[in-house]
Amino acid sequence: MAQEKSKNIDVNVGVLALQGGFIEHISHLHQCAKIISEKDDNPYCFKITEARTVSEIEILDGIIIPGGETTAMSILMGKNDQELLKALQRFAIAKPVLGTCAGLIMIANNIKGQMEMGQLKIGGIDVTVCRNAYGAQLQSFEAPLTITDCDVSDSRSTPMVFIRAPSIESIDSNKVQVLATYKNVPVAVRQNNLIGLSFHSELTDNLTWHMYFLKTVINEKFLVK
Ligand SMILES: NC(=O)CC[C@H](N)C(=O)O
Repeated sequence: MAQEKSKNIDVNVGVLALQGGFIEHISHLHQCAKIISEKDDNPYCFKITEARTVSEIEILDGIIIPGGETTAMSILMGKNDQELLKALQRFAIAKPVLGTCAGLIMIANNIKGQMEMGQLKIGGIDVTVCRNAYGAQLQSFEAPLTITDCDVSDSRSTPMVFIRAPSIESIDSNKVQVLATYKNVPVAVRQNNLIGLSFHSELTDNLTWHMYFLKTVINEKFLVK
């Protein structure tokens, strides 16, 4: 008789829920977690949460910084002596972070087109991004990507959504891997545990990028360092 395997390894994944499109990320993570959990030999129990405080961030194994508005995120992260910003910076040194659109801007080391008084960033990926380089809200578009890293498996090649999206103007270190391009320009990059996407992977029904992120979280959690 087939025995029910116990799913006893907790994997805590959160989405920063200060501002922007966090609900859609939560839904995509739930769908991926369900697919992984249905496999017979899956030992993982995924806990997916919205994170708004330092303690909610610190317990996570991986976090998504969603799209939205980096100027607003910067102001919210600057409150209380920048406690949230500092927690996210500590987190990004050690654990997986997926930044989409505004989230990519937050984890980039160099930002062009910042608000006048400057803006806070988490940093970590050695790229220069340019805010709104793909145009204003009305110029939002969908476009198919070219996947350039074999660990990202996109069987359907669904077009991805660009909304006031940042361009990745330059890759500033050879530690940065390009995961996908659009018109030969990088739009998805990775440096160690940090993954940044110019586009909104959560606004299509394609689960490729969330699946890739969950696998990264599992790998990093159980990597013997
Ligand atoms: N859709 C988005 O996340 C847009 C990002 C926004 N243009 C910013 O710079 O913050």
